Amino acid sequence: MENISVAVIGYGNLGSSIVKGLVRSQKIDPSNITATRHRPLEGKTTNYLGINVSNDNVAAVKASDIIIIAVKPYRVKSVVEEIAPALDPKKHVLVSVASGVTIADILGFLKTEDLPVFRAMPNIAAAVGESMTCISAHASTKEQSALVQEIFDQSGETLLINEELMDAATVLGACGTAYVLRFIRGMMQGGIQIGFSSHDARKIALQTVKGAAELLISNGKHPEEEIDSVTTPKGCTIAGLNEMEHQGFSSSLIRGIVTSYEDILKSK
Ligand SMILES: NC(=O)C1=CN([C@@H]2O[C@H](COP(=O)(O)OP(=O)(O)OC[C@H]3O[C@@H](n4cnc5c(N)ncnc54)[C@H](O)[C@@H]3O)[C@@H](O)[C@H]2O)C=CC1
Ligand SMILES: O=C(O)[C@@H]1CCC=N1
Repeated sequence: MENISVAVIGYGNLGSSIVKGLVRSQKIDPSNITATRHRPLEGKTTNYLGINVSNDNVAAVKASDIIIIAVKPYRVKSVVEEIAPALDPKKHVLVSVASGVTIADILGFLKTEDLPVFRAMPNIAAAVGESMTCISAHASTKEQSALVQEIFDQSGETLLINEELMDAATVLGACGTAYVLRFIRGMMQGGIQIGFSSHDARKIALQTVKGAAELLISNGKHPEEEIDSVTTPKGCTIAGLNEMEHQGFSSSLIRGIVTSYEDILKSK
């Protein structure tokens, strides 16, 4: 990976998170990363991460091996059409992280089937090395697949999936970050109402969420098994949990997930 160069076309919320994850991993020299955005960062050609930042997509492509498209979905067509003449199937691998844009769409914009094209769906926790990234591929060699997976391994966990599941992966793994953050906010609001300062409620909520996730990650159990270990019969946990369920807690989460999924399907 040391000799690989990466272009991130679209240095926004997700693009910058991917870059931060890569730089943080120290597996790739920041000078081998080029990020492009509409306008370059104020008065700078390189930012504090030591990467190259520009607004020249074609130059970024020419200088790189792996091209990650991280612009808004409605801009993917124009960006792919712009860089298509500079893409060389013997050198380049294209990865799109745009929600709802299929590999077939991208091949249509490229007007070729020859280029290895991947879709990847990371989340903004890539910035701290804790993304969940689902990946699917078209016309790639084993080595190219391994390389793309290795790149995203630097910013968290990865999973190879069939492209049919990519919209579902977008909802569960990428929108999921926002759902969990809203859950944490709700925990904080409750914590403040029962006596904690916002600062302390935040600390308790964050460590409790992290601890619960770490438990399941380390022991592989179903959440309900661990819930059984917390819910003392006639105790306060089951009283609160049952009230949450009466108010539609799981149901509201499931309906939200399905609504996000339907929203992606609607945009096609
Ligand atoms: N934000 C998130 O958590 C996630 C976003 N995505 C996908 O990532 C993509 C980007 O989303 P965000 O980062 O949230 O959007 P954003 O708006 O923060 O970032 C897009 C960036 O692209 C730049 N840009 C616009 N036109 C350009 C062009 N022609 N050439 C180069 N750069 C250009 C903009 O300056 C901006 O910095 C979307 O397709 C979205 O579906 C996927 C998973 C998670
Ligand atoms: O909300 C969105 O459309 C993007 C895709 C996944 C996360 N953010």
